[in-house]
Amino acid sequence: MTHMHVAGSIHADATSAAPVWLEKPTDANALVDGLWSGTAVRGAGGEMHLGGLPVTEIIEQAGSPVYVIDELDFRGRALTWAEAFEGWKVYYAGKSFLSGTIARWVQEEGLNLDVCSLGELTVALRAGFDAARIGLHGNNKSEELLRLALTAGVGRIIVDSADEIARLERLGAELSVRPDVLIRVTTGVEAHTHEYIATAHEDQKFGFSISGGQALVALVRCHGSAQVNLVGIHSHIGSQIFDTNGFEVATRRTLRLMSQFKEATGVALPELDLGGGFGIAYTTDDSPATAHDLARGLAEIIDHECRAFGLERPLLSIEPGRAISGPAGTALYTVGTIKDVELGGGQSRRYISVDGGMSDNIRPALYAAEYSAVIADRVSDAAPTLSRVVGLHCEGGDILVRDTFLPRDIRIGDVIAVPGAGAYSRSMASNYNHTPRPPVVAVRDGRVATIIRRETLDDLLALDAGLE
Ligand SMILES: Cc1ncc(COP(=O)(O)O)c(C=O)c1O
Ligand SMILES: N[C@@H](CCCC[NH3+])C(=O)O
Repeated sequence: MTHMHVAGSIHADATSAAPVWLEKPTDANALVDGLWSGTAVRGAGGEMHLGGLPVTEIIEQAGSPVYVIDELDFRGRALTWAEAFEGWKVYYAGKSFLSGTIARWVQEEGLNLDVCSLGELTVALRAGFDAARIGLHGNNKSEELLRLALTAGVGRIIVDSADEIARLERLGAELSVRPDVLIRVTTGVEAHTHEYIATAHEDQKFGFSISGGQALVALVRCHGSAQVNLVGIHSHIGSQIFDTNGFEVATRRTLRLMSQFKEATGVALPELDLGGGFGIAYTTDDSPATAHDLARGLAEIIDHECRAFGLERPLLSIEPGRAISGPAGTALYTVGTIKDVELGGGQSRRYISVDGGMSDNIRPALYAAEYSAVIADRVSDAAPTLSRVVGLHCEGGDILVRDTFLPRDIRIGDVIAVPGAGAYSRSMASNYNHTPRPPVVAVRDGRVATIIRRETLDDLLALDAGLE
C-alpha cells in the first residue's frame, strides 16, 4: 500500500470545503486510536489527560504552547522496537528529538543512538550515553566533530564521502585510533514520501551511488586502509515511509553490493544497517505497520536475499526515530482568534489561530504534512465544523492543521491538542518572528518534569549585538 499524502497530494481545492479523504466525524471529540500517546484519555469531565494530568494543569505549570512527551509511551515504544528487532542493533535517531533526558531514557531502554551533528553528539556524551553505542552520521562532518567522535570512542562512523575518508584517515593517524566505519550507499530507490525527505534516489547529497560504482570503490578503499576499519554498509531510503517495497529493493541492492565486495576482496562484510524512516499515523488516513510486522517482513527479505547471494546473514541494524518519539508527543496550543472565511457557493472555512505556528512545527509548511487536532480542555456536542488551525506568524503558509473538524462552538481560550508532535517538531523549531521556542515537558503518573525549558525573549535579545 502506498501513502503519499505527506507530499500534500490530497488537499481540498479552494472551492470544496472538505478534502476528499477527510470524512466528517460523528464525534469531533474522539481521541482516535493510533494517533495519540498511550496515556491520552478524556477524563470524567471530558477534559483530555496526558500522563495522568489534565491538559489545563499541564499548561498552568508549563505555559502555552507546550510540547508534552508521554514518558511511558516513549519508553514503551523504544522497548517495543528493541524487542521486535531482537538480535538487531536498534539505534534511536536523535534527529527526531534529542535532549539529555531523552538520551538517558534511550540508554535505559537498551537502545543505541544515532546522532548526526556536533550538537547531538555533545548532548549524548554529556548525558552519559555510552559512546560505543553511538552511530555518527553526516554528509559534511567537520574536523571538530570527527575529533570528538574519535576521542570519545564513538562505535560506528557512517562515512558519506571520499573527502570524509581522507579526513578520517588523517585524524585516525594523528590520534592513533582506527574507527569502525560503515559506508553509506544510495540504492536508487524512489521512496514514496515527500521529495525533501527521500534519500536513496540518485540525484541528492547523501552517500555513495551503487549504480554509479562509487559505493564499491569506497568499500574497497576503506578495506585497504590502515586507518579505518570497514565493518559494513548503511542504507537509508527516506522518512515517513509506509510502503515496504522500498526497503525490500534497498535490501536486495545492498546485499548484492556485499556479494560484489566479497567477490572483489574475498571478504564478507559483517554488518548491514537499513536506516530508519518507518512512518507513523498523523491522521486517520495513515495506517503504519507494527514494529513486529516490519521486523518479520525485513528478516524474511534478508534471509531470502542472503540465500540468493550465498551470503551469511550479516549483523543487522535499524535507526527508527519518528516511530519512537513521534506518537509520544502532543503539542498543546491556546486559541486566540476565530474567523469564518467565505469561499463562495455557500462554503466557508473556519480559521482558528493559536499561540504557536510554523516556528514550533515547520512540517506542514515544508512538506505539506497533514496533522489532526481536537479541543482538549472540554468536550462539545456542537456540530463538527471544517476548520484550519493556523499560527501567529506573518505568513499565509503558517498552517498547523490544514483540515480538521472541530466543534462549532470553539472559543477563545480553548486548548487545542495536536498528536504526533514528538518528532521533528521541537528539533526543527525556529525563532521566526523573534518567537521564543516552547518548552518540552515530560508527563508521567500525574507529574510534569521539564525536559527543555521555555526560551524567553531575553534569551533571544541576549544574542543581538545591537541591543547590548
Ligand atoms: C540516516 C538516517 N537514519 C535514521 C533516520 C530516522 O528517520 P525516521 O525518524 O523517519 O525514522 C534518518 C532521517 O530520516 C536518517 O537520515
Ligand atoms: N525532518 C523530516 C524527516 C527527515 C529526517 C532526517 N533524515 C520530517 O520531519 O519528516
